[in-house]
Amino acid sequence: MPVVTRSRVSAARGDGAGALPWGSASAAPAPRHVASQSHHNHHGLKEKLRALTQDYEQQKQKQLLAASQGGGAAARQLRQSIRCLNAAQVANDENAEEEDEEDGGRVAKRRYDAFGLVPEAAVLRENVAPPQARAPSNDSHAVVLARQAKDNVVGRGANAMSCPTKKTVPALPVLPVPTARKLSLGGAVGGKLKAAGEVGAGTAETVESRILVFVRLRPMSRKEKEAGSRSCVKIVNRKEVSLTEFASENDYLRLKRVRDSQFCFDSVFPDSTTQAEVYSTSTADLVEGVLQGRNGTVFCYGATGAGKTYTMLGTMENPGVMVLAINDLFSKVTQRNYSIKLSYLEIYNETVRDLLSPGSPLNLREDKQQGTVAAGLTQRSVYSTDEVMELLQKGNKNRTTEPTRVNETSSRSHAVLQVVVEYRSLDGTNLKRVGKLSLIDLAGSERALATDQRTLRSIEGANINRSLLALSSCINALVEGKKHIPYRNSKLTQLLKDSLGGSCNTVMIANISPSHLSFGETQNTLHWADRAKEIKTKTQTTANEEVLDQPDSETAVLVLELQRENCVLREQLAKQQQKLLIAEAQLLASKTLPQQSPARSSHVSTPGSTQRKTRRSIVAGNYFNTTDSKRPTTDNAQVRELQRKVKTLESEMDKMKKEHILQLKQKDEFIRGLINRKAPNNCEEATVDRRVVTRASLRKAQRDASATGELKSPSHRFTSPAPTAKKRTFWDIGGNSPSVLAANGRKTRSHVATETPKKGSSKLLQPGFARQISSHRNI
Ligand SMILES: Nc1ncnc2c1ncn2[C@@H]1O[C@H](COP(=O)(O)OP(=O)(O)OP(=O)(O)O)[C@@H](O)[C@H]1O
Repeated sequence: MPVVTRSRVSAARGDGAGALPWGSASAAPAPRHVASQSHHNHHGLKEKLRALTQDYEQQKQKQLLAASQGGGAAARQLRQSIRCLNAAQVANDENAEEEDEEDGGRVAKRRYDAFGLVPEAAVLRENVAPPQARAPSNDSHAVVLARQAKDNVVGRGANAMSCPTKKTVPALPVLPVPTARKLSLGGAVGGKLKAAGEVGAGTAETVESRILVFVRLRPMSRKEKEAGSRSCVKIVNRKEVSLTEFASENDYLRLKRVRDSQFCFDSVFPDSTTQAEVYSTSTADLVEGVLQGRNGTVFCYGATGAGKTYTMLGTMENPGVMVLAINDLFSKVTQRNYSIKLSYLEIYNETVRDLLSPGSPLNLREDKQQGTVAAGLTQRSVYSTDEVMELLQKGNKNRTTEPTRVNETSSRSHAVLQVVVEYRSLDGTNLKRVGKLSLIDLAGSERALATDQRTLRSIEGANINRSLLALSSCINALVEGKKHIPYRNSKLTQLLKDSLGGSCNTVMIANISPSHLSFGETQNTLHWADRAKEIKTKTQTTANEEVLDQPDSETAVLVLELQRENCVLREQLAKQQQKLLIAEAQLLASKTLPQQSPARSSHVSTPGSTQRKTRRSIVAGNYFNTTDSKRPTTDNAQVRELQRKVKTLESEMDKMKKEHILQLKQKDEFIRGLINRKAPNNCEEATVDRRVVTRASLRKAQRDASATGELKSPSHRFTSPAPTAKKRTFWDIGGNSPSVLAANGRKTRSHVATETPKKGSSKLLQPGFARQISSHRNI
């Protein structure tokens, strides 16, 4: 009973036998070793021993078959002899390898496995592949299948997995590719998945499926090109990645041992792939599912500088998955009975922090309905893409990033953006459906030497690696079907618990660099991505739905309508705010320009005296007044005009704010009145009441805050308070970023210093931005 192992698979492929259907062993009798011997023209003691071994193997199989039917004693004896034989073979293999190295290219190197019945004997060894490997027998039993599953057996549905296969002979036959899971989008999905060859052992609500794994190759960076990098990654068929290890020029022993490894994934994106393509292939289905009340997670995994943040966030010109997903979500939510809430957190040095309202670290706790949640995390209701962009920008300013030697703008924390979409039916059925989309940008896995040895960096690096190690332990435990999964080993795995082992449609995007200088990191990333493919998750076939006890759709609709109205009012306020800012900027410009004009300098006898005068004026606190007195009357009139404009706008805004508050108050009272008309134990009313109380208390808090001078009113959300510390803008990913200490003592990315918002970043506040993105996406 031969055990088909990786080495046999690769050997078989090398001989052009790759067309053998993996997993279904051939019934043809195994060719005798003589054929193999003539193929590999070896002579001497080593070959004789090998020939004897293979003869013995065949005898052993026959006897074993009889022994497994007849009794245990003979089998035990046989196993003992096999072990002895294997030990002898290992010694022989070592000699053979040495000999091979001596022979250099004369002997085609092949891998073969020490085959045996006991699992520990099924280890990979370097040598000639035994003929049986090319024609696996039909006697494959459970042990054989388990081994096969770990080898490069693809194309067999969800169970099919691939491990890197060491290839020594070029021109591998094209591997069959795994059937990508179609994400569940409706009630009939269970059937769909089964039809697609997925394992369908789930309950009525979930179907066992697996994580979808995509790989994205980034273009070679300028730095890598300058360092003389060669590309070690090749993409075949958009499904396979071939990784080539180049021997180092100084490594004379391994000079001729350049090897390829092959991996197979659901899809592999070459470096020319656009953000929109990545989004539509990997995440668009998840968004659809979320709208139908299912949970979805997308996470980017890879070495530092491999392109995770680029994939997740992107740039202003090329928005990433997070932005495109949200844009898509809003374009699909056309009905008024949807509400969308958003939260954004980071895990930095094993502490969970709220990126929308930075403060003290948050604790994670288990919630029966929602899974793992961060207690006290801010959840913002959002009504448009622009609003989300604003929050994302705000969150990213608070995210911890640092330049390392590998990446100028390295994310030093894992960032999790969660979007909760709630649907309420309006047809009287009182159905509530909730879908959650988690978009995760993991910090980069890294070697200590690859980044920095400075204390803070190394602590960060250790924590990043620790959490990623915990993630890999969980992946291992899940793949091996262990009962205990060590989620609690890190905050990251605690948060990912539902995505990895719960009812969730999960997508992993593994980012890799093409450079041969990052070979180790790329190999590591591909290894874990390959492993993650084997994780079985429970795909939801039914939505997170609940029918509320007593229908109260009238009130629910009213609340939603009011929320929408508030949104419109907020947008109007934002526009006014922008007008005000522009007017202020014009005012400033008109006051400073005349000073620089040559005509003005002619008034002044020497440049030094001008400086002195100006300085005196600033100290006196009447800079504008002093210069005004010396300006021509036309300038004064212009300034007065602008000042008047600003005042008018300000008073207009105040009026609008007051009206807005008054309207809200009236609406609240109206809703309260509606609620009071109902019975107090009405479940639905309780929900609404809770909402109203929350909003009212929020406004109260805002009023209190504005009384104490804090910016809390809705209108203030659109003001751009001058940053007090240097922080990084959301979009400014590519530049150099000297870091500064933020208020909480952490370093944050700092591309824009204390300057006012740039034109680029303020675009996010413009209502047309959503359209821009969608048009971009359409391209
Ligand atoms: N697909 C791509 N196309 C063009 N440029 C890319 C691509 N992927 C990454 N880059 C560039 O490579 C650099 C590093 O990318 P990024 O910051 O996304 O890496 P990262 O994996 O998030 O690193 P870290 O883990 O250190 O945060 C950036 O300058 C980014 O613009």
